[in-house]
Amino acid sequence: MITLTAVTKLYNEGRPNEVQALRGIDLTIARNAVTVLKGPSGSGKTTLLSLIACMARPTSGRVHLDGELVSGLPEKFLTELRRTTFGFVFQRFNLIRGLSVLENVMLPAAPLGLEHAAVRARALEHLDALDLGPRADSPVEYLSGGEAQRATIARALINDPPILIADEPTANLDTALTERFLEIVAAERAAGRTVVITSHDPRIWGAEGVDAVVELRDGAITGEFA
Ligand SMILES: Nc1ncnc2c1ncn2[C@@H]1O[C@H](COP(=O)(O)OP(=O)(O)OP(=O)(O)O)[C@@H](O)[C@H]1O
Repeated sequence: MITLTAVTKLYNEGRPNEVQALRGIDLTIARNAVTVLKGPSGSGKTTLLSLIACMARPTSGRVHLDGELVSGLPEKFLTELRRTTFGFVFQRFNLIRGLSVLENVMLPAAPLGLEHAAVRARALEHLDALDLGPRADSPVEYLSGGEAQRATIARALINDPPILIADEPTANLDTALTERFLEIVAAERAAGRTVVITSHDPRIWGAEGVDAVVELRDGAITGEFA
């Protein structure tokens, strides 16, 4: 479970271009559930997601992960925590050009120093499960949008993280691919994972498999729906 208490986030603090991206957020993200953060552009969804995923620290307030205060941890602990706890799916996929699909998927496992063959086998399992087995050796440049996204999901799952984080995952996908994404999310939830997604796509926050929707506006929570 992830709990945020009285969380604020300022960018460019004390400067003329200071932005208050989050104001007094109190939020609990349930385990083994799909939570969607929704809101208009600039409402603070990505900022909130980055605090939930320990990619950034709040300006004030506290973030607890399974009861442990993580918002004050030094960067080296946060790096380790991110690696073992979260898998990330970004809108622009962030796949590394010049590497194959398989190499991209294996990449987040590299710092863990695991046996290469075991990581490779696990990566191929994820690719097969996402119908990308035949594309394993393709350079990522050759993938379609939907394939690139599934490769990103396989990469996010390689270290078997309990929490899957997705930032505007369907912004570039048509309806069929969005439905495929939702099926994958449902399967991961059924496998016991917690999923947190930012989206202003009604196909996502209105979807059947979504357990909670958190609505943001101007950096504050304006509604929570189950
Ligand atoms: N690194 C940054 N430096 C300065 N301001 C930022 C930074 N990141 C975000 N902001 C500002 O913080 C506010 C919240 O941005 P955020 O990206 O969290 O919103 P969002 O709801 O995810 O928007 P979008 O849907 O457009 O991605 C916005 O006013 C944005 O301009």
